Amino acid sequence: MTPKERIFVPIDTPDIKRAADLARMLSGEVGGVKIGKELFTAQGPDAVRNAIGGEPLFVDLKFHDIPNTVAGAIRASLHMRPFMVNVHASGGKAMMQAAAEAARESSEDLGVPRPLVLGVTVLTSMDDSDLADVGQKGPAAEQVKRLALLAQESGLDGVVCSSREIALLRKACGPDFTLVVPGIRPLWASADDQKRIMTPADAIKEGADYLVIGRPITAADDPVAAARRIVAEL
Ligand SMILES: O=c1ccn([C@@H]2O[C@H](COP(=O)(O)O)[C@@H](O)[C@H]2O)c(=O)[nH]1
Repeated sequence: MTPKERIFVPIDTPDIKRAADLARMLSGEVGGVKIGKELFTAQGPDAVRNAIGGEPLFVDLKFHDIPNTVAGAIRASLHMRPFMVNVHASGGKAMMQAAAEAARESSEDLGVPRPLVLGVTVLTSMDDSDLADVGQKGPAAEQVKRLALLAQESGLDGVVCSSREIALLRKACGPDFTLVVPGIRPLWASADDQKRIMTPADAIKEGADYLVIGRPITAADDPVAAARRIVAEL
């Protein structure tokens, strides 16, 4: 995989024209795009898929519900032809197993490639003290490892984690477990609301499979130039 193929850019806007413009201008500059709750809630699946065109799509809706409901949501998300989908690993083993099974069955029924199903571990906007606030046992790295091992045992393809846990998870989960890493910040970008961050080059060196890089690219005056600058740094 080339360095640029490892980058997924989140299209976090409610505006379908802006989403389509970003997807078009970044086509060929990065590996794919990610849509999340903001665009999906504003526009729905058909508009999203049309706006994104043929780009590899990470559907980051982070489902977290009872197993039957999550399985249904995964099945419905396959109509967007995603390359990756995700659920919250803290939803538990039965929920993750149901998600993996739904992706397998539904992709066969539709005759489309099965998306990678990922478990979200601990959000990159949270640190140890945020974890304590919600009653989760820290430190963050330990909780990420616990959830990643559970995700692997439940049949998921990988996890969403922060750059700080890549080395730990490579060791615990092996080389074939997909690690998708948001909270990526070049030295020239602001951290915004992200707390567990690292530069793109360092995250790749640690062993990330895919980097999710949003505002440093999408909020730049020239998103294409920002994407190229990051690729050059890799
Ligand atoms: O732990 C997580 C899980 C998902 N995200 C999502 O990634 C992008 C990051 O955007 P930036 O602008 O680069 O901060 C965003 O869509 C989040 O919903 C995450 O940041 N952390």
